Formats: sequence, C-alpha cells, structure tokens
Amino acid sequence: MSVLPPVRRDRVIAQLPQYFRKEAAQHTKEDFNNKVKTACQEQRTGTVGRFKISKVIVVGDLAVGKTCLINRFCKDAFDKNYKATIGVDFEMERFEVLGVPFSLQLWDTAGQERFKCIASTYYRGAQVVIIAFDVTDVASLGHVRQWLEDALKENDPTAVQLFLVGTKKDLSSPAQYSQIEQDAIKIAQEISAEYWAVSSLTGENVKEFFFRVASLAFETNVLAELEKSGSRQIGDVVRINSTSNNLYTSSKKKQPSCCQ
Ligand SMILES: Nc1nc2c(ncn2[C@@H]2O[C@H](COP(=O)(O)OP(=O)(O)OP(=O)(O)O)[C@@H](O)[C@H]2O)c(=O)[nH]1
Ligand SMILES: [Mg+2]
Repeated sequence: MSVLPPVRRDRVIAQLPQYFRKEAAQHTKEDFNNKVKTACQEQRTGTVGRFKISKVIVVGDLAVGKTCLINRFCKDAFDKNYKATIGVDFEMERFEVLGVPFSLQLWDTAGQERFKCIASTYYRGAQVVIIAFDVTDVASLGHVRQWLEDALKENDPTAVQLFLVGTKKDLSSPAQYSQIEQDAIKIAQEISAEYWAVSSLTGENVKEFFFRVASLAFETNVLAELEKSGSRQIGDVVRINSTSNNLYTSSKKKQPSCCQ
C-alpha cells in the first residue's frame, strides 16, 4: 500500500515544457524523446517512478535569491526580508511526468563565504546544478564559473545537467535586462548550461523553469535506465533461481530466445 499522497494536480507534466532561450537550451526538441514516451506508456521506466529521486543543488552568490526561488515554487511564498541560509536546506517536490511519479530533492545552499564550506559538503550526488545570479548585479554573473567549478569538484561533470538562472527580473528595466542577458547567454553557451530568467517576487517563469528542470532530469533518467537495461526489458523482475540452468529469468511469459 502506498503511503504517499497523490501528486498535486499542478505538478502533472504531460508535455515537454519549452526552453526559455533557443540559443542557450539543453535541447530544442518540441516533445519528449519517443523512446521515453513509449517506455512510460508501457510502464518500463525501471527505478524511475519507484524509488529514484533526483538531487538538484542551487548555488550562487549570497543574496541572489536562491531561497526565494525555491520558496516561490514550493510554497508559493515570497519574503522581502533577507535571511541568509546557514549551510543548507532542502525541499522535496513530487511530480508526475508522462504518467510516471518523479521526485526532485531541491537543495538550497548558502552563498555566504563563511557558510560555504558546510554547504559544499552537500553538493555531492547532484544530477542537476542550478547556478543563480542576480540580473541587477553583474558581479554575481562574473562568479558563475567559480560556482560551477566548486559544484563539479564533487560531481561527475559529464553526468550533471546545468542551468544558469538570472533572478530578480522584476528589478531590471528592459534595456538593462537585455544587456545582461547577452552576457549571460554567452556564459551559458560556454559552460553548456540552459539559461533562464525569473522573478520570485512576481512569480514570472518560476513554475515554467522548475517544470523544465523536472522534465529534462526525468527524460535523462529514463534514457539512462533504458540504456542500462540493454536487451533486458526494464520493468521486468529479475529472479535468481538456483535450480534453474538459467541464471536470469524474466517474469514475463515471453522470454528472449537466449533464456529458453
Ligand atoms: N525584487 C526581488 N527581490 C528578490 C527576488 N528574489 C529575492 N529577492 C530578495 O533578495 C534578498 C535575498 O534573497 P534570498 O533568497 O534570501 O537570497 P539567497 O541567495 O538565498 O542568499 P543566501 O542564503 O545568503 O545565499 C531578499 O531580500 C529577497 O527578498 C526577486 O525575484 N525580486
Ligand atoms: Mg538562502
């Protein structure tokens, strides 16, 4: 019996959410990968949908708005008073993507130098790294590469999905914003990150952004499961039967010829 409540209706993702800027997107396809869609329809997503939880870390300079970003999405709340994060904090968010349950563990880390050493011990095992900068503070954009380096020290750089997020869009005039966006897109391209700009005060793009993160992380996980399973059908139960000559026996009636 499942002890978890059903996924909230406003966390259901049926279609691939689109990128923010085409020139700095992880991919520009309009829909989920066909193999992923078929696997979801046939409930062959392996550990995804059962116990797989993807870890997401949010890093960036102090006071750029990391905590506000997470709170806007998870609690639909905004606090105008700054309260520094000491070490780390985390929130769990449950989604349903193409009918499959999928969870993100969102780690909110401290940007203040004196708390950074505690926070960095929690960077390990991240599938997604979100680097936040403040669109009204050019220096915070300048520190993006340092944050990336720190985050990748603890993770496999080839396995991490990267996002660069400009925060506090509401505080910037269109002219100021478009200036910094050009620089941000350039950096995003150089570090292979997908670029977004959001406002936690107004909520602009916040839900769209996290839906995109969840969808791309989900897609990557299902593709990895499909690859891992190789010729074996994922979703099948693997039994080890000592009385059988066959070490691996699929629970499905139809077995591959090598097991007959
Ligand atoms: N106008 C506006 N202010 C924002 C926005 N996001 C955050 N702020 C403000 O910026 C300040 C810092 O926000 P936090 O979310 O606490 O910053 P942080 O990155 O978590 O800071 P650390 O925990 O110290 O690393 C607060 O006063 C927020 O109210 C936004 O989208 N618009
Ligand atoms: Mg914080």
